[in-house]
Amino acid sequence: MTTAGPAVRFEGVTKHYGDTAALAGIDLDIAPGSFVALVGSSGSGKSTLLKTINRLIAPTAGRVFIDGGDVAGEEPHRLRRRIGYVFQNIGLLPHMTVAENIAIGLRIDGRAENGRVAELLEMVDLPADFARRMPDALSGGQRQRVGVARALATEPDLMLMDEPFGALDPVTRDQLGERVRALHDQLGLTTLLVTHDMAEALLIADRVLVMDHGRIAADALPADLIAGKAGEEAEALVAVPRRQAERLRALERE
Ligand SMILES: Nc1ncnc2c1ncn2[C@@H]1O[C@H](COP(=O)(O)OP(=O)(O)OP(=O)(O)O)[C@@H](O)[C@H]1O
Repeated sequence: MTTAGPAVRFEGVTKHYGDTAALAGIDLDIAPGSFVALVGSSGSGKSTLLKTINRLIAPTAGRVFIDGGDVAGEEPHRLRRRIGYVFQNIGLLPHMTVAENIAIGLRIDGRAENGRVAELLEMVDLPADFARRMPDALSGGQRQRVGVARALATEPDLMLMDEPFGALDPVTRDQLGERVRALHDQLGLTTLLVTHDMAEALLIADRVLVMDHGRIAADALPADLIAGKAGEEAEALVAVPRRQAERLRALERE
């Protein structure tokens, strides 16, 4: 299970809604096995870009490839089975137990559960007896953990995460972020994470893409971003966590 996840390639990917260019011609290569964070202001096109990969959105023009295969040539449901997808307020089915929610993809595939739910609960650091709980008896953080377990159930090698930690308190957010990064490494995934939190992006990802008006405005390693080497749009976002870190260090010295 240590092989790297797939490569993802965008070629001239454009998405128009009327006069709005949600994506204004994206050319981008994501390396196999990398963990890439997408940041940028609200409406810059992050979610739209993610959804062109699992075909929740069809580009107006351009193509998306996974390991060289054009996603447009794949049957959407089959495609989505090999791609994990986690989003904010994960939409667990309220009348099903945690176990049933996690196993839903396996059931659709006609695959036996075979202890997989217990294994997945352990992966996301939830106690085994949570399997019998109903979603409304979980905290927000626990629900997101179940969402991650559900996304991993069918053993995808590509994970798309759209603000998965958005509604969580900072401590839970940090713990879950670390867990997701550890699972990425352990399972050999390729992961794309949309986040509004630049500090999270810097700490969790191998590479950070800054989106602005449907374009990639910066594409940099976290160390280069924090060193101010990634241009103006990136600098505006990275200035906040940098200043906070400096103020915290100053407090420590007081
Ligand atoms: N179904 C739609 N119909 C019309 N416009 C849309 C639709 N979906 C997205 N847009 C527009 O496309 C642009 C990009 O939206 P997108 O959701 O990708 O941004 P985002 O960067 O993910 O934003 P946020 O951080 O707020 O989630 C925005 O201007 C948005 O209003």
